Amino acid sequence: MFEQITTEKTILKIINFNGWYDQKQILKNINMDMFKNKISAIIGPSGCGKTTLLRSINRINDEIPDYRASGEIIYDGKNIYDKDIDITMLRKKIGMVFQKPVPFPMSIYENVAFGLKIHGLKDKRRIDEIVRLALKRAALWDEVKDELNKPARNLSGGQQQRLCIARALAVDPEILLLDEPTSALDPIATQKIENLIEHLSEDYSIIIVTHNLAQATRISDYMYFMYQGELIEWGPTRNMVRNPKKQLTEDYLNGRIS
Ligand SMILES: Nc1ncnc2c1ncn2[C@@H]1O[C@H](COP(=O)(O)OP(=O)(O)OP(=O)(O)O)[C@@H](O)[C@H]1O
Repeated sequence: MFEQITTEKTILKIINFNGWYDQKQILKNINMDMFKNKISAIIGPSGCGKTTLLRSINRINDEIPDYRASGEIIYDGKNIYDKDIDITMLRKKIGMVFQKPVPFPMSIYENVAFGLKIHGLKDKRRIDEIVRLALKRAALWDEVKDELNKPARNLSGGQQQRLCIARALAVDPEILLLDEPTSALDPIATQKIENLIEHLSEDYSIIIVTHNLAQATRISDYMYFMYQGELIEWGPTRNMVRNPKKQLTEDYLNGRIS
């Protein structure tokens, strides 16, 4: 249905993908490509399946007992739904940041080092270095460098969200999934995260779910518009905003459906 419209490097290919909670089909034959070092925004009205799709990309939705999926998501030459996929490795390469920042009840340092220890890294100096780099990349280092041993819960909401981004970055992902990462934040903290996301796309491929159309338009390179479980249209953000091909997309972009 959609042609390859770019020469960008494809990082993820979703093919005939369906998802159900119990008997109810939520994702309906989704086909889309996502691209390396680009910001891809999944948009659409509440309940259209954005979060379910995002959570299917690193198989975290497998943890919901009633959830079932069919179809393929090709990453690094393999279908991530193949039986022999190592889920821990998959989630290392495809990290996720959730809507509400949820730091673990431990220090700032321990939060960022957590995943490294799970993956078996023991060298303290190496861990220190990675923690520092991850906090720098998440634009948090300057604010926390003198209080790394303080509880992460003392940070502001925006700082906590950047800490969660640092935690995801520490294990060296290739793709970052962001589920409404600014919806719990004030405008200034939101602006900082948006700037950070744009900066991070130089090194990572970012897939963001947002109900904030202005945000998607501001920061994304590609937009994917979903409606009632179907992917209606996708393409470069500028083209889609200026010249949507489907009436439904136009109606959504103009605020006629919400
Ligand atoms: N754990 C679950 N069990 C059953 N149904 C669910 C579950 N999670 C979500 N749903 C349903 O699946 C549909 C899609 O939900 P999803 O959260 O993916 O949509 P969304 O587009 O991200 O919505 P929003 O913008 O409101 O977050 C909704 O009808 C929702 O009620």
